[in-house]
Amino acid sequence: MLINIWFNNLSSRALAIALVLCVVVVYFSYSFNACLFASISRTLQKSNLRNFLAPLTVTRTDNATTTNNNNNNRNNNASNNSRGSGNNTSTTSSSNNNTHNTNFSSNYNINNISVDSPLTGHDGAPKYQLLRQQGLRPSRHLPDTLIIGVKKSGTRALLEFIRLHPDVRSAGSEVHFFDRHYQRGLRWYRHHMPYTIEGQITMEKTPSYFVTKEVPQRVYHMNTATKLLIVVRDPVTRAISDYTQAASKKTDMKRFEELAFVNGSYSVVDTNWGPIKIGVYARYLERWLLYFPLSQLLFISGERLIIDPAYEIGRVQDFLGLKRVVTEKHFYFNATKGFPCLFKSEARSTPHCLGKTKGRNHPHIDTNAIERLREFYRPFNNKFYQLTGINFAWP
Ligand SMILES: Nc1ncnc2c1ncn2[C@@H]1O[C@H](COP(=O)(O)OS(=O)(=O)O)[C@@H](OP(=O)(O)O)[C@H]1O
Repeated sequence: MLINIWFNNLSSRALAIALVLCVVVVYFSYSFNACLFASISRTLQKSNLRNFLAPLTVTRTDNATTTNNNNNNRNNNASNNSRGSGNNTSTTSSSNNNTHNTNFSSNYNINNISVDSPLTGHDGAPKYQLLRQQGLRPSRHLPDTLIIGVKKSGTRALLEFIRLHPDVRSAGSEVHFFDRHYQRGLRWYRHHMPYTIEGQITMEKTPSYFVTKEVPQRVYHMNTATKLLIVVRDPVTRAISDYTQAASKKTDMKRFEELAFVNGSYSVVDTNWGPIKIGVYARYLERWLLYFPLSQLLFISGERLIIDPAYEIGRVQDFLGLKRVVTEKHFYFNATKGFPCLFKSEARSTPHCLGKTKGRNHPHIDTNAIERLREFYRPFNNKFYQLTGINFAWP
């Protein structure tokens, strides 16, 4: 009996102790978690990580909307300035950017949502912090304008020249989004774009876009109002330039004449050889014209870009609805290089020319081979003049 009472007392005391312990554990874990959350919240408030997270939940910023409107105005300006047919189509697509095309519309929203991480690294430079202090919000946007080609026609020169303009910012290297990295998505693409502020144009150049079959449709789906810049050059000189570049990377490269023709004679041109194939510009242009009106395309003469860069850059600025800021005073002719060079560029404030991979010496090519190639290209060139409405007068 005594033992029984003793056991009962013991178990109720153990129960009481266990209860007290539970209360203590719950209290401490609550206090600890509360401290932890308060500390995380303080850290987020202090750090830019908050800036990074917040826009992911926001659909659209006022700033972005303004930029969009601004771009539309620019599009309309350019449409009005440009020549050729299709102006109506262009105006329609510009003004309907946000409503008309479902596919495009959803993509365009991605463009304008500010999902950028804080301005760190290269573009987190003090100049951007200064802009932010002034109430401007630099952010990355999908390109409004693309230099789509043509390879070896002067695309790098065009980009270096036009980016002297304070309202043009470009991706430094070729991004190859529409031909190689399309599956990575527009978010990835936009991350490769530079920071811009309201009113600035975002530009990218990848010369292989012009000849890659899927690209016109993909660009169209990104933004039907995209402006397209195309540098073209006599296809024979272009083919030799293309060959010279390939030969510079390969020691045992066959001679140009052996590669450009089938069976060693000059009778049959090898149209499967890349450097020859790319020069049939009309064929590729037709694909682009299925998606874009001529008024959204600007053709730049590669030859004239060398002889008179200010003239061609003037046309580009007009086309983009920009004030003519880049003029002859920015260029000088470097006799050693044999090309126009810049007094200063976006990256450097001293006179300099394009790198040594631009403006290479071409090997001597048999004049009969050149004559045969000219004959081969003539009908395609004529077709190209007809499509563009411009006679480039290639020999
Ligand atoms: N200012 C200036 N300086 C140097 N080179 C100039 C310039 N303007 C046009 N060019 C011509 O540009 C040709 C190279 O074309 P791309 O830049 O389109 O080449 S690439 O496709 O990006 O590889 C390059 O071709 P090559 O002469 O065969 O090297 C040049 O003829």
